[in-house]
Amino acid sequence: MRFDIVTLFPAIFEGYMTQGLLGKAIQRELVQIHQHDLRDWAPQTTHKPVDDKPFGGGPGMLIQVEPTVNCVEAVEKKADQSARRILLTPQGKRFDQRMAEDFATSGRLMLLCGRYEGFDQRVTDILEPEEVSIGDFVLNGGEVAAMVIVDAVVRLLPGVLGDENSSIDDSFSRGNRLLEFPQYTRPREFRGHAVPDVLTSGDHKAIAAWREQQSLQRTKQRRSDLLRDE
Ligand SMILES: Nc1cc(-c2cccs2)n[nH]1
Repeated sequence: MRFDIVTLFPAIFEGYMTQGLLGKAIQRELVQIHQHDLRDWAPQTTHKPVDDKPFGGGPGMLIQVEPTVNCVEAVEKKADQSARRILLTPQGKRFDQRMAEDFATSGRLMLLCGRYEGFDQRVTDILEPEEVSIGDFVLNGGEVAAMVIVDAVVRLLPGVLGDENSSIDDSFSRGNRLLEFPQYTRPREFRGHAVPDVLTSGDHKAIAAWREQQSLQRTKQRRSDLLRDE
């Protein structure tokens, strides 16, 4: 799978792409991530502006349509298949595990990261991206939102999580609407807090029943909305 990230701050992604699961997935060539600096598409002037004041007045600046559309079209011309275009914005459809599973089936995703007050409307009108929000809060830029999407999608790609770390039991995974049960490892007791006996009983049926009950109880306590019919 390939991600193309269009951004004013490509350096933001450097450390992120070399660490942990994502770093290993890139090394194993299970995923490619390419950053594209919007400033490379700015008018050939000394200070390379890619933003400007909104017509009609109002606070802040907008990213101009010309560098953005030219950048996206140039990136797409490099590859034989057009990428699925995602624009990160607080005004978008809420990202969730189901959307992550859908994105994981796409060969290529292009993530458009805005800054300032966002993109000129013509970017959306011309590129017709899917507008996606990672939550009802406002970030300073789309880059963090893009990392959230990359993180949630890459772990679902075949071969990224070893069999022993399958995502199948994760909260929200593949239609799972219960929060995950509590998890324990060694030591068996720490500061008076012991591992529940059932987990060391060897009785797999009882363990499964305990985990189901814990998931249901935790979901009722924390996210009863997940138990309501859609
Ligand atoms: N969910 C979400 C997205 C964003 C931004 C995307 C681009 C600039 S701010 N904030 N919150």
